[in-house]
Amino acid sequence: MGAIGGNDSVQWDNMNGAEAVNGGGSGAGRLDRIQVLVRVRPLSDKEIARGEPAEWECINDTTIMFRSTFPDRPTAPTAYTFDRVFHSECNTKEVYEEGVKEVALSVVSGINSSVFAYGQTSSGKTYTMTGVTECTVADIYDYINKHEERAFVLKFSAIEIYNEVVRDLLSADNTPLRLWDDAEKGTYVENLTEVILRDWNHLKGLTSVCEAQRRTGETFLNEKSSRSHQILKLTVESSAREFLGKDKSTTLMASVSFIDLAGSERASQAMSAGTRLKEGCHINKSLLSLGTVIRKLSMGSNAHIPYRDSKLTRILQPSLGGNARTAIICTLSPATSHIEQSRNTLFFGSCAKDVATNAQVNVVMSDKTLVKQLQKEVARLESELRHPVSSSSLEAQVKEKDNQIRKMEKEIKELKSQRDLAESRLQNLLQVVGDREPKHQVSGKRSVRSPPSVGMPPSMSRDDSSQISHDDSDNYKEVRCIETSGTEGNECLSLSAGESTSPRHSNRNSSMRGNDLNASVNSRPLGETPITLEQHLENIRRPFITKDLGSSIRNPLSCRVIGRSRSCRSLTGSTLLDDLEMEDCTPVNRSLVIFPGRPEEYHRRGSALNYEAGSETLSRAGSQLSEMSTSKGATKTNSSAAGDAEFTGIGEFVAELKEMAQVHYKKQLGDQVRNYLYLILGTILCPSPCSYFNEFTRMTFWYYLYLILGDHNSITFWYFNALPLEFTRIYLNYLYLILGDHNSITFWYF
Ligand SMILES: Nc1ncnc2c1ncn2[C@@H]1O[C@H](COP(=O)(O)OP(=O)(O)OP(=O)(O)O)[C@@H](O)[C@H]1O
Repeated sequence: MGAIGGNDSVQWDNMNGAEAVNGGGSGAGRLDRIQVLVRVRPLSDKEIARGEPAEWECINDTTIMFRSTFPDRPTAPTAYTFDRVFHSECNTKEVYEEGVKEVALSVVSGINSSVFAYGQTSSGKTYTMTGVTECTVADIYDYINKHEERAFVLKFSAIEIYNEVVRDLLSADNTPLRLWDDAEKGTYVENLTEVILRDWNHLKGLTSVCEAQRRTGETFLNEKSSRSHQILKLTVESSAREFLGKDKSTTLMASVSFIDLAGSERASQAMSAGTRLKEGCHINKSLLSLGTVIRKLSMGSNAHIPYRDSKLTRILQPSLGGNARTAIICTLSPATSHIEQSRNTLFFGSCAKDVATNAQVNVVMSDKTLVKQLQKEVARLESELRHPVSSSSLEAQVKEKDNQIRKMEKEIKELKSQRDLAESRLQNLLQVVGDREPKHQVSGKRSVRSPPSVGMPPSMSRDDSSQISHDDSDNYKEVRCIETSGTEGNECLSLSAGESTSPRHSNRNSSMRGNDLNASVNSRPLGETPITLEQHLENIRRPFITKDLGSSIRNPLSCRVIGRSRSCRSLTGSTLLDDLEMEDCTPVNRSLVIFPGRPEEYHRRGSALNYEAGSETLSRAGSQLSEMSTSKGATKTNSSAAGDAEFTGIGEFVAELKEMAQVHYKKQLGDQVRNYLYLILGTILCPSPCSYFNEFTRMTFWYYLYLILGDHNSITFWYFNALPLEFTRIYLNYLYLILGDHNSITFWYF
């Protein structure tokens, strides 16, 4: 047997009523709890005669309550809840319909089911089970009649366990039957008579035989007390008619068991002796085993379940936590004299409520199908025997695995070396940054500059000067630019401010008057050899590498680069730097606010420009020319150490830049011409003496220089330092028109 599948399963699922019975047949096992019902019988004549009242009351459909004032166990619960409770007025049909039917009729869907009655002697077990069995069988036949598309076979068997002896109730032979354990079938009774039912009447006749065969005896409590446990088993097999005799044919096979247990009894109450007493001992012993099994199962532990303690529990094993749906009807007498026994019954029922079973649809294959499957399996095994896996192929497999391992090890090694290389490059780059900064500052002669005057906190100024005076430029750099990130903007600012007021620049301005072009490019210290364009470009790229390494690695160089690059922002229309420079922006000067500003078209021009990606690089590079002129010494020292592998050849890079520059200048050409016209117009309109034209001539020269170099910051800076103050504002207007970069102009000017 196995899980249901194939066409049969589909058909079976679609059968009317099957779903209603068990919620639809599915191949997978389903966890079910044992359904526990309580049925209270009416007071018997004897009990009424003794004047015993009914001590139990079903207060609703699920709860039974102890109503008595009888001095019972004070700690015992007064109310018990079950799946369903039936008061004494309920008839057996109601009990069946509302509590048993769903479980019992699972059998037609291929699911095993069990219904058994548990209770003290004379509580109404036999009475209830007889009615439930009849109702179930009636419904099964009704179901069969409604489903003519399937062929049904019903088989019936019956046993009793009397004094721990199993007897066949359908056989006149009283020979005890032996129990056998089978891995597939579980515990089964050897040589048990199994009768194929013809019809409902046939079954009725057989149950009558069983009733006659069953051991009963008269006790004080029950005139016809059952002295044995009776198990009636009805097996239902069904197959779809259309597949009968075909290979695909499968059969659903399940059985429903009706178990009428012997009643527990107190020898004193039953007044049993002799044979009855012996019977009572066996009954109680087997019921005790049943109670133990139920209690252990209800605890849900993985502990050993003592099914083998009694024949009853061995036979009932599938019904108790096995492949079956189970309903237990706990019967009890409401009489005062049975309070203790009734409590025991309710306790048993309470435990049984927690027991889970694992019912599943049982399907058997037809003989033909089974034979086919077995033949396939035999063929497979034979082929395995004929072609065993050779040792050579095993060796080959092992070798292949070894190769794979070696390959993976090699890959790991390569990856590790790549990682080490990357780490060392990172170290080099960091070192380059660290090495460049001090030299850069030294080359910029910061040590002789004026103290920062704009935007620099006093404390910063003190630190700055003290660091410089101790000539500890390395530490000076690290402290200011990595650890005190919050002062980066100030640092950039102070640097520019320092330049604008330094004596060095005054000197340089004077030299610029004589040789402007050289002065604009060569701001490096004396004695340094001129650097090539390639070197410039490589130096230009280094700060960007540093920046890419992480925003946390900030240094004065990158800070300065950004400060300078910003001045080109309006010119190039770059947006990338906007993000990078948020915190480093030159503060908006108050004078700028009142500044008349550029014509609207210039603003538009700036924002409308849309260069290729490379234009930003160009802008940065352009803005760095003067910067690089001051840091050449440092970059030259480290240029060969790092970055070689990071970039393509410098030549390629130069070519790229040149190409970008061409694009840039082409795009700027129209605007530049217009700017120049503005300049001439302004000059003509300005009532200026001859000296002014000299200045104009010089300014024009600077503008050309700007066109060539693309770095107006340094140009304007130097230029305005050389101008007489009275003309500065006028020239600023012109320059603003020309350059479109009021930030740097106004900054340096003011
Ligand atoms: N619900 C009921 N309504 C009316 N009479 C009942 C009911 N239940 C049981 N009886 C009667 O009570 C008596 C005892 O019932 P029954 O023999 O079924 O008890 P039992 O539990 O099987 O006892 P035992 O274990 O000794 O065999 C019977 O005469 C039966 O007709």
